[in-house]
Amino acid sequence: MAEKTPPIAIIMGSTSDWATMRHASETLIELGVEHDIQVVSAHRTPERMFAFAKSARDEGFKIIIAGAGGAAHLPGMVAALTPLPVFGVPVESKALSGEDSLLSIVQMPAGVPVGTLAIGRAGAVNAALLAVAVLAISDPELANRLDAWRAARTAAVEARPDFGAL
Ligand SMILES: Nc1c(C(=O)O)ncn1[C@@H]1O[C@H](COP(=O)(O)O)[C@@H](O)[C@H]1O
Repeated sequence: MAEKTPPIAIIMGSTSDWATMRHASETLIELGVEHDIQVVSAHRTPERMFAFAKSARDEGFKIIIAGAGGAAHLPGMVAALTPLPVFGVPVESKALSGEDSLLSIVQMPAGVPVGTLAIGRAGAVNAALLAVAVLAISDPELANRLDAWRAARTAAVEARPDFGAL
């Protein structure tokens, strides 16, 4: 029997984006959420991108997290081809520190939304958390795990750390 499609697809424009996008994957692992990971590029593998985006909903994916850097057209192009929610992660580019990535992803025309996160690691982590929050709306057990994850993060913030040692 074919394996069940996980609810979340993480895609990225290049293997070089993995240093950033791994943080989305690691966050999903911490929360026990299955996900698929692929390199898909609007520029370099346009046919793979088209096939992926057109079939994503029928495949059984629920949410797509798309990371790309520089001329980061991938999230927007995928959003143009699928009705699934797309969360875009601007990968920090060398030349322009990710501002190019951010602006390429965020300023979508009305009618084709991409939920755009922060540049880099924080964006990747938060894309995963947003995806989980959406899935948790209809999954009480996952909602409990997300609550516990957030509570643990809150508890880890010391009000009076040993400032002398910092
Ligand atoms: N922005 C895109 C797309 C796309 O948007 O389809 N495909 C690759 N790229 C980006 O090119 C950068 C450099 O890639 P290389 O490191 O492979 O040269 C990566 O950050 C990737 O996301």
